[in-house]
Amino acid sequence: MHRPSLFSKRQEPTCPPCFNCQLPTNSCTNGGSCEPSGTCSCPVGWGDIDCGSPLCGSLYDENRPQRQQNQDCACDDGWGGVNCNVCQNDYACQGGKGGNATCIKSAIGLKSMHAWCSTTNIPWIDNTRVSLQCDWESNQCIFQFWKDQEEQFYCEMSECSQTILSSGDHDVHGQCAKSTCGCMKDAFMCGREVDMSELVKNVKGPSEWYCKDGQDCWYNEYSTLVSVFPDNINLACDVGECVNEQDYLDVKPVDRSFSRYTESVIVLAILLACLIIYVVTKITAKRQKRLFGTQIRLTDDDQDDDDVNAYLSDQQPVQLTFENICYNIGGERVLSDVTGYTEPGQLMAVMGPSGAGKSTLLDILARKHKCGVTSGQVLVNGKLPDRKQFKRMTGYVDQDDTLMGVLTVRETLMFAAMLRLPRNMPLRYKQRRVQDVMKELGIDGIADHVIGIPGQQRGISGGEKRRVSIGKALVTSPQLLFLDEPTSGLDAYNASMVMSCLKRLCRQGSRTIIVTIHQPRSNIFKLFDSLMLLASGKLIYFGPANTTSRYFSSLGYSVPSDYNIADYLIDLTIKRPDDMNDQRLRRTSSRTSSVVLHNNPSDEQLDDLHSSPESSSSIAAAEAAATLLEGDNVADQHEEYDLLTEANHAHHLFGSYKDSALARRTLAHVQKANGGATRDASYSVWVNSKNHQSNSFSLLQFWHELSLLSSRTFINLYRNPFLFFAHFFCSLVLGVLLGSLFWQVEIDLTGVQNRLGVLFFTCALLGFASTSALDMFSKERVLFMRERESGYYSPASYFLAKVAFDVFPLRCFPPLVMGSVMYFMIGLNPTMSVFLKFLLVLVLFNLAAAGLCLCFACLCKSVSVANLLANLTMLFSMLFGGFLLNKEHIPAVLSWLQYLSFFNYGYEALIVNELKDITLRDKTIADIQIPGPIILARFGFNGQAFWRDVSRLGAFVMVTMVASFLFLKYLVKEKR
Ligand SMILES: Nc1ncnc2c1ncn2[C@@H]1O[C@H](COP(=O)(O)OP(=O)(O)OP(=O)(O)O)[C@@H](O)[C@H]1O
Repeated sequence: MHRPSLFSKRQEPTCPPCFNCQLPTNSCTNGGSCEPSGTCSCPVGWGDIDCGSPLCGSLYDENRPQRQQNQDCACDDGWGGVNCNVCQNDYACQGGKGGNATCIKSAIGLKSMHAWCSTTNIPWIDNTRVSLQCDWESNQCIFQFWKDQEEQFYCEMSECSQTILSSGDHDVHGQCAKSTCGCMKDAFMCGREVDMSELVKNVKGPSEWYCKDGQDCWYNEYSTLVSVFPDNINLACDVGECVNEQDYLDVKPVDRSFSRYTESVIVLAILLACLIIYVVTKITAKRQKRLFGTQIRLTDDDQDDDDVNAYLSDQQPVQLTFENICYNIGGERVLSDVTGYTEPGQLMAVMGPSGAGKSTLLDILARKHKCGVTSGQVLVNGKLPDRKQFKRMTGYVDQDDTLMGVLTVRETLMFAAMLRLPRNMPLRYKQRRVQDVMKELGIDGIADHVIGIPGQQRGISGGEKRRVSIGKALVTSPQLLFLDEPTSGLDAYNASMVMSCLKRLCRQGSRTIIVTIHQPRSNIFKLFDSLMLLASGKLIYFGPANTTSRYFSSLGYSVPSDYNIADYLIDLTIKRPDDMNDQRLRRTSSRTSSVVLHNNPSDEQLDDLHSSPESSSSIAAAEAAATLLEGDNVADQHEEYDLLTEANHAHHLFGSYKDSALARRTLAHVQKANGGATRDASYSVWVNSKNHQSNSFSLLQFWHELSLLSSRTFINLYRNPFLFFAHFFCSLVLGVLLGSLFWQVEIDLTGVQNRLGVLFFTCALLGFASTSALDMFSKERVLFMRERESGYYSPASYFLAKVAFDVFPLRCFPPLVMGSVMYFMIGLNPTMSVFLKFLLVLVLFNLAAAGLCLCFACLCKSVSVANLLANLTMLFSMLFGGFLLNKEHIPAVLSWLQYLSFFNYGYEALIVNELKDITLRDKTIADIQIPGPIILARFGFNGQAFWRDVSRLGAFVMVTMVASFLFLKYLVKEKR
C-alpha cells in the first residue's frame, strides 16, 4: 500500500541545467523544499521543477501526470480539486489506504487534509479560487490563490492548530501563527495585470479560518491580507481526506473546546437558573409573609371569638386524677405510689430536689413514651382517652426550648397553629388565635422579632423564648397544660413573668396546668394552688400550697420567718434541719405526728380542704387544713423521735404523709372522681368533633403538612443563607482550585493519570463534603421528635419536605457549580453530551453520598457515631472505586463488596464518560497510542457501563432515601 506524504520527495533524475533552487534567482514554490542537489522536493500533488504545477490523476497514483498548461486536471474517478488531491468517496480511498478506508468530507484533518474552494465575495476579480492542504503531523498548511486556471500566489503557514467546535464534530476553527507567501512569476496578480507581489511578500501571519461542515468556510490573514479583504475571504469548499483505522489510532487528538455558541448557552442557562431561583424565592417569601407573618387587627367582636372557638373543640374544663403511679427503670424504683389530682383552673406545682422524679411524673401524666415500666392510672374527667385524643386536648412544654431560630415569633406560632388546628379552620381564624395567644402571653410586642440562633444570630430573650414555647402549646387552646421546669435558666424577673402568665391562663380559661419546678422564689410559690412535694420518688406532701407551711410545722418543721418556704421545703427533703435538735421542736413534732397518725378528720373538713380554688377560697381551705392538722387531740409521746437521724428523716416524712389524713383524703377524692372509671376507648367528651381529622391516612392532610413543612424548610434555607452560600462558595473555590491544579490536561500518559486523579478526587471531595448532612439533621432531630410526639405532622411529610427543600438544593447545586467551573479549566472532553453526562453523574453521586449520611443520621442518636460510621463507609466505598485498588485484583470471595460501593458506580461512570472516546498518545519513551477503551479495560472499568452505572447510582439514591425514611419513622421517636 502506497502511503503518500505531504512532503514526499519527488524523484527527479536530473536537474535541468536552467534551474537550480540553490541559486538566489530560483526558488521552490508551493511549499517545496530545496534539496542540496538543487532540485525541489514538492508537496504531494505538486510537480514541475519548481513545484509550480499541479499533478493530476489521483493522490495515490505512482506516476501522476502534470497538468497541461492553462487546463484543468483530468482527475481519476472519485477525486477532485485543482490537483486531484481531494477524495470524493470511500471507494477512491480504498485503493491507497486499504479496504476499510473512508473519505472524510468534513474539514477536520486527522493527518493531512485537502480542500478546493471557490471564493464567494471577491466580485472585482472573476473566477478566483483557493486550494489548501494541511499536514497535521507537522502542523503546517499551504494554500494557493487561483484566478481561472492560473495560480497567483501561495502562502506557507506554520505552527498551525485546529479546534473542533460544537457537537457533531463538523465545525472546525483553525489558526496558524506564521505565514510566508510568494507571488507566481508573471501571474495575473503578480505584475501582469495587477501587481500584488509587494503585498504578498509582506504577509507574516497570523492567519485564521473556519469551516462549517467542510463546505462554508472563511479565511483571513491579519498582518497584510486583512487590509484587502476586511470581510474575510468567504469560500465554498470541497474538502476530503482518506483515513483508515490506523490513522485514527495514530492521530494525536485535536484540542477541542466548546464553541462560543455552546459556551454562551451554558452561561445563559446558569444565569437563567439563578434568576428563576431568585424569583421563586422572592415570590415564595412574599406568599409566606402573607400567610405566616401577617398582623391582623384584633377586634372585640364576640362573634369572631365564637367562630374561632367553634373550631377549638377542646374547650371543656379538665380534672386530672392519678393514682398509685409507680415507675421502675433498670431495676430501680423512680416513683412509688404517687397519687394526686388537679382541678380545672388550678395551677399545680410538682416540687422536689434534683432527681426526685418530678420530670418522670410529669412525663407519665402527659403520657409520654417512657423507657421503663409504668403502673398506676391517669384519668381525665374520670375517663381514659386514647393517645391521640389525649394529645389533642393537652399541651406539653419541655424544659429546654426547641424552636427554629430563623423564624419570627409570629411565624413560629402560625406554623404551630397551621399544623395543629383543624385544616378546615379559615386562615383568618388561625391568625386571630395566634394573635390572641401572643396577647395572652404578653409577647405581641415582639411578634415580628426573630427567635435567634445561639452563637449565630441574636434573638429574643430566654424568658420570651419560654413564652413562645408555651404559646406553641397554647395555640390549640388545650385545657390541660404540662410544663417541665418553665422557669429553669431564667432570671428572677423573667421567671415570675412566665409564672404570672401561667397563673393568668389558669384563671382566664379555667385551664388545668401542672408545672414541675425546682426551687421557686416566694412570690412564685404564692401563685401555686396546689403543691406536690416529692423526695426520692415518694410523696411527702400533696395538698393546697398555702397550707404546706402549717403541715410541716405540725410535723415539727416550722419554716423560719426569714426563710423562703420553697427553699426550706427542698432543704427539708434532703436533710433534717439543724434546729430539729431543739427539744421544743421535737416535742411539737411528736405531738403533731401523733395527730397525723391518729386523727380521723370529718368529711366536711376534708371537702373544704380539697375544693377547687374556683369553688371556695384557698384561705378557707388553708384554715380547714390548719384546724385539721392542729386538732387538740393529744396523742401519746413517740419514742421514735428521739431516734430521729439523717438516715430515717426522709423515711419519717414519707411515713408521716402516708399516714396523714391529707393522704387519705386525697385518695378518697381521687377514687370518688374516678367512680366508674373505665378504660373505654370510646371516650368522647372532646373527640367527636367534626373539625378533627380521623385517624386514617388522609392525602389532603398529608399534602397540607407537606406544603407547610416545605415552606418552613424553605424559609430556613433562605433565611439561613450562610449554609447555602458556604456550600456555593466552597464549590466555586474548590472548582477553581482543581481547575488550576489540573489546568488543561494533556492526553498523554500524564494526562490520563491526571484525568483519573481529578475525577477520583472530585468524588472523594463530594463524598466527604456530604457528611455535613449529618449535622444538619441532628440539629433538627429533637425538634422533629417533639413535634411528632405532639402530633404536629407525620414522619412522611417531614421527610419529603426535608428531602425536597433541604437535601436536594444543598446536594444538587454545589456539584453543578464545581463541575462546571473545573470542567472548562481542566479541559475535559468538551463534547456537550459528555459535559452534561458528567454533571448528571456528579449530582447523582452527591445525592447518593447524602442519602448514605442521612441513613446514619437517622440511625444514630450520636452525631459522632454517625460521623464515624459515615466516614468509614465512605472510605471503604472509595477502596472499591477502581482507583486505589484494581477491580481485577479483588479476591473473588470479596468482590461482591464492590456492588455496595457507590464510588464504584460514580467513579466508573465518570471515567468511562471521559476516556471512552479518547486515544492516549505518548511519545516520551516511544510513540505509544492506546485507545480509551483499552485504558479503561486495563484499569478494570467496563467501557459500556456508563448507563448501567448511572441507573445503579440512581437506585442507590432511592434505597438510601427509603432506608432513611424507615429509620426516621421507626427509630427517631421520643422515648424518655
Ligand atoms: N430513662 C431513664 N434512664 C435511667 N434513669 C432514669 C431515666 N429516667 C429517669 N431516671 C432516673 O430517675 C430519677 C428521677 O429523674 P427525673 O428526671 O424525673 O428527676 P427530676 O426530679 O426531674 O430531676 P431534675 O430536677 O434534676 O430534672 C433520676 O435519678 C434519674 O436518673
